[in-house]
Amino acid sequence: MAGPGGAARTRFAVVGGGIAGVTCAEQLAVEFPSEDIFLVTASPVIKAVTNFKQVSKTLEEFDVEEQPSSLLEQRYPNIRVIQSGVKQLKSDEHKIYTEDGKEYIYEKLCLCAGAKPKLIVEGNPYVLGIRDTDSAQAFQKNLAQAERIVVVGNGGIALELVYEIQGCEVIWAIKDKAIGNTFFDAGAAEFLLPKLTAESRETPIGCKRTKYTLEGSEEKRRPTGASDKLGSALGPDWHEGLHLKGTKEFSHKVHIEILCEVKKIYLQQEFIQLQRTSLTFPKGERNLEADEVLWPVYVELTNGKIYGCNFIVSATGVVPNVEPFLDGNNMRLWTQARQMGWYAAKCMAADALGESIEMDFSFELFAHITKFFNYKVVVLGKYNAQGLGSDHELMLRCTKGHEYVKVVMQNGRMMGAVLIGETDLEETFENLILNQMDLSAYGEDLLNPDIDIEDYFD
Ligand SMILES: Cc1cc2nc3c(=O)[nH]c(=O)nc-3n(C[C@H](O)[C@H](O)[C@H](O)COP(=O)(O)OP(=O)(O)OC[C@H]3O[C@@H](n4cnc5c(N)ncnc54)[C@H](O)[C@@H]3O)c2cc1C
Ligand SMILES: NC(=O)C1=CN([C@@H]2O[C@H](COP(=O)(O)OP(=O)(O)OC[C@H]3O[C@@H](n4cnc5c(N)ncnc54)[C@H](OP(=O)(O)O)[C@@H]3O)[C@@H](O)[C@H]2O)C=CC1
Repeated sequence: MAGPGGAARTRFAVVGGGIAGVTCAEQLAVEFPSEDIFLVTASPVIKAVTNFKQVSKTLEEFDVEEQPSSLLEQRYPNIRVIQSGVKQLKSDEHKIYTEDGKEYIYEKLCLCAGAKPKLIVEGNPYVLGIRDTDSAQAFQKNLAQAERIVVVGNGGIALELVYEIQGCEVIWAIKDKAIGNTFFDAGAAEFLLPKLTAESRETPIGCKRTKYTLEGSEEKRRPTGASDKLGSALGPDWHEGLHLKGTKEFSHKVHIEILCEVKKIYLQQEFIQLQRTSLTFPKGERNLEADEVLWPVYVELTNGKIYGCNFIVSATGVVPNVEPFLDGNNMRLWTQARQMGWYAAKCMAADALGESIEMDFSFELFAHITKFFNYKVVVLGKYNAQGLGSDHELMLRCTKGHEYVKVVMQNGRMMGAVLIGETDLEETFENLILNQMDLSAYGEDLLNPDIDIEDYFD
């Protein structure tokens, strides 16, 4: 429907064609079949959740497919996808302005614009981030020519990359003492490390999600370099369709530099110049190869070491895509994106109908299921004792190469857990965290492998 000045008018508008935005639009379309829902997105394809499976009360698994927006409109005839970036929001006038010069008036708006990589330096062509299909393709292309890369960051992307990359030396610079600080403690890191340092990798455990389909989007990708379009975030199994291989014959070679950050990045000419002109440069310990081979770029770490490499991957987190419209929070994970999109739609619907809404169950407990180094990984609740201070205990069970189980206890109650491997404990532990049962009487037996814990608490 047209509004004043030719602006199209809708009761519900959603910005963003990622998991959050699409889930929100779908839910609104179901709740209000006679309303037109506007989904405004900068990306030419949308992300659709398929094969949704509730693993336990809070853990969910699903496939994600990139699809042309026409498929979404076919499934939900009252969704209208507008492919254009939002350049301005005037919330007091309930208006959004898009890059193609159009404007839309809404009654209720949900912003699900996702995030972009928070790079260690902006505008350096040798520093790459990975977020969407274009940036992953650009990374693959550069890797195909590379002998050595430096990966900075210690979270999800870095963990996946250092494990997957073949035929290219990887210098992994982390500011922590142990790997994977965003998901694991030092114990879990220790458990995982042998998998990383092994020369070869075993066959991946069954891929639980379909690979990305990029119907219709192939021709839109630029041959080199990442596009500046705001694409949707990749997600689980994103690298399965990519050939992550460098120029070398060896399988895997990862060197970890701990407790350091990037101090400075030098382009080749800068590096040569500094070596010639400065008596004091570079200080500290250096790796020998920096002297013998010329690299396109050099990374000086805060521990004094300098590594030459073909390029740097900055896997250092994300910042919300809120420019140009506002500040706000960022969705960090795929499941959270789906839950938040769904819940936002529920809130918009309840408000529009003058009804009240209760907090959704999924927000009671943080729950994430994923895969690192070919192990199933489940994290629940305060899995790293977040916010518990020193007043907590850890209980551990570990069988090298098989499983790692850690639970966080406080006052006899289970607060969180990390489960690596096929432990089969997620549902029981999720219940114990949710119901806050006093487990003091069970003591160490809680993790005794000879006791079938499920029978205890069913
Ligand atoms: C490499 C990688 C691996 C990952 N692996 C996992 C994993 O294993 N498990 C997991 O749970 N999560 C994973 N994640 C995180 C997960 O993919 C994201 O948290 C989730 O997809 C975010 O969804 P979203 O809808 O909030 O945002 P996005 O998918 O980023 O979508 C944002 C949408 O907004 C649009 N947009 C942006 N700005 C504008 C604008 N101005 N106007 C209009 N539209 C705009 C974009 O085009 C896009 O369609 C991974 C992320 C990456 C990058
Ligand atoms: N399997 C999964 O579940 C996966 C999930 N993802 C998600 O995708 C998103 C992007 O992934 P990613 O980029 O890895 O982000 P993450 O937030 O997972 O990790 C960022 C890492 O970079 C570190 N860091 C931040 N700034 C610097 C800096 N200046 N120098 C050195 N290190 C720094 C952080 O340390 P600190 O925490 O101390 O700030 C952290 O270790 C995240 O939301 C992530 O959860 C991605 C891949 C796989």
